[in-house]
Amino acid sequence: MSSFPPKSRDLPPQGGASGLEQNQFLTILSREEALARFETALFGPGQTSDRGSQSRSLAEALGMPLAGDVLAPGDVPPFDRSNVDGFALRAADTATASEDRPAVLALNGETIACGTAPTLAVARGTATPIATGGVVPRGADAVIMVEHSSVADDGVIAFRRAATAGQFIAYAGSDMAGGDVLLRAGTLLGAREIGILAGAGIAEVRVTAKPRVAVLSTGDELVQPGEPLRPASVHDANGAIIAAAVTENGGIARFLGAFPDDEAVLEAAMRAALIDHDMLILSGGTSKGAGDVSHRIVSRLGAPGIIAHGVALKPGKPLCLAVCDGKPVVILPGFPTSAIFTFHDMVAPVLRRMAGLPPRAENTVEASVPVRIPSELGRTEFVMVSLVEAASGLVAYPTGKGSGAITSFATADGFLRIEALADHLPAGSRTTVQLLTPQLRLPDLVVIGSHCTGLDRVLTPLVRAGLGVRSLAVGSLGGLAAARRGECDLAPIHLFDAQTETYNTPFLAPGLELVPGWRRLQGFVFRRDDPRFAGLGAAAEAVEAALADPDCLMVNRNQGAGTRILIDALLGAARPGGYWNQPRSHHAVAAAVVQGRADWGVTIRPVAEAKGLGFLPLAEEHYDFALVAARRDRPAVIAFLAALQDPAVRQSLEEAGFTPA
Ligand SMILES: Nc1nc2c(c(=O)[nH]1)N[C@H]1C(S)=C(S)[C@@H](COP(=O)(O)OP(=O)(O)OC[C@H]3O[C@@H](n4cnc5c(N)ncnc54)[C@H](O)[C@@H]3O)O[C@H]1N2
Ligand code: MOO
Repeated sequence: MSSFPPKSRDLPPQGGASGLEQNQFLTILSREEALARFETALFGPGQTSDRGSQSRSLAEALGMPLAGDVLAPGDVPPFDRSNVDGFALRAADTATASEDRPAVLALNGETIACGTAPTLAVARGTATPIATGGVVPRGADAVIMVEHSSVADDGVIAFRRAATAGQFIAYAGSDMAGGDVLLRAGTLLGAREIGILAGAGIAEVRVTAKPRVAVLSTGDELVQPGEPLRPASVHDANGAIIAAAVTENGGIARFLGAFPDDEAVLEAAMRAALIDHDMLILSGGTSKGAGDVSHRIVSRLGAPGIIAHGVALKPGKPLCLAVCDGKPVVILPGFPTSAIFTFHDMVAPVLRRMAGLPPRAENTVEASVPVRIPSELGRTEFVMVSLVEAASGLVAYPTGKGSGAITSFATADGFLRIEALADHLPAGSRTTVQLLTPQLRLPDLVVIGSHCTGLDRVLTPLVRAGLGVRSLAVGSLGGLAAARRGECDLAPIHLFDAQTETYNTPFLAPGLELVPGWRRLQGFVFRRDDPRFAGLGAAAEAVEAALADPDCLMVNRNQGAGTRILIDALLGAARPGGYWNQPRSHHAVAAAVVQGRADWGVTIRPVAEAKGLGFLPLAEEHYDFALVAARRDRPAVIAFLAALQDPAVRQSLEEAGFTPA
């Protein structure tokens, strides 16, 4: 929900207040304080939010958590049971038996099959035929397998080896003893647990009912996945991710859709949802600004109302936690990574408790940070990281796209924590990383540096062949630094040295070798229907035409980018409008031109073609790999180098508009 600028209906009614009035968070609580208050309001003395349990048949209980401990109602097996087909006897009667001098016992006049109770005791000097699973009769203390016996005569049987007392007997209660705790409260019932219950003779168990959780998104700009984007709209990521995370944490999620910034409509939807759900989770529109309506609605939904609005947490500052007549109501921040992170950190513990599940297991690893990580003073900051292995141990790379990005959380291995009183974490610090995945799989191949869509054409076949591949986009210089520290196998780079007028080689440090990658044609891009550039045959002419029109806006590139060096050479001393708009990627340049926020820029041909832009060639950029020589013999590196030479890969690169070196 775009809370700023506010809409006219959100303006205060009178008093000369401006529409830009801010709705400051009244008190910013620490993360720990906010969570403690939320849990007390839900589960503290006098609260009834610990919801009841229900009885379910075993089949219906699959996937549900047990509401209480389950005790074994009786012994399993319920009697001493033979584990083999053979003869029940007294071990002492066979003590001296051998091949030469077998022990000869009298056969008792019954055979114990499964399901028939014995009627005769085994007296000294006798044996009773018994089936696997049969009840060991009174008097017997061992069973000998039928293979080790022979019928000596009518009514007698010979044994050629001695039995030890207890052999082949499963004693009553040896599997489960009556009164034992079989399964503890909170255990999630899977096939194995259901087997234990069935074996113990239990047909129904009490499980905790899954909390029903209504999920809704707010914002005029939201379009559901599968629907085409309108101008200025974005796809609703939070709705799907929060609903899935609710399911993963024991709830039944119902996604109600994305609601526009209309207070009356939203309030009606929230009130309706609270009638038949146990919990309500919204995302968006909780930040500062008079246009944020959700928390105003929440404050009217029931007692005690808002528990925390504003938490000293990053991401997640605008989080709003409320309890309305016993039900938790949460407004997550709109930024997707903030939304999912605060869900896991502050909401999942409460949901799991309502669902009767134990707290999630926390797995941590120690790692060092390769770069200085700045942090906001006064907020506990959680930084999403990807882990790679160097000679010195694990290294945690910030995924670095910020709370507004969806992939920051989704592709991270875990996160590290920077305390509220620190304003940065120094490069080289050792720190604890909390894992987001139960099992950490370290990659076989690590590629850190500049990103290129062509890279996927090389890496995808390696992934299909079963290799774990990690590629981190940190730019050419960041990649070279990682390669020097031995944190990656290869660093993709495209750095132009103006002095030698060559690409990449002048930037290699000792221990690094250049592996040629491919060439990317850079060019002047423009909208095909722009008359200023119609019919022009060369980039230089197009730049001249652009500079001749004071209304013609450019989009530049960031300082340090190879493309920027080209642009500066084209412009000379000119500083046309748009010069200070300096995005960091080829895609951002193309998007600005396509959407008319700029009229021209410089980007690579594959991106220009994918976006349908006009393209006038300028220069070939070299996209190569700095290989860490010490890692050249690793199987995954050998596979990567082979893939670069693979005709199928080269053809695929060419199809995508690249020229393999
Ligand atoms: N002046 C200030 N501005 C902001 C502050 C602040 O303190 N002062 N806080 C920032 C922080 S921190 C966060 S986090 C965001 C969150 O703001 P809101 O919760 O009000 O979220 P919106 O404004 O509605 O949206 C923010 C952003 O996220 C996109 N969004 C929203 N919902 C979804 C969704 N379901 N799927 C995908 N993307 C979504 C939305 O389009 C916006 O781009 O505020 C900062 N601003
Ligand atoms: O607190 Mo916000 O959630 O940093 O992005």
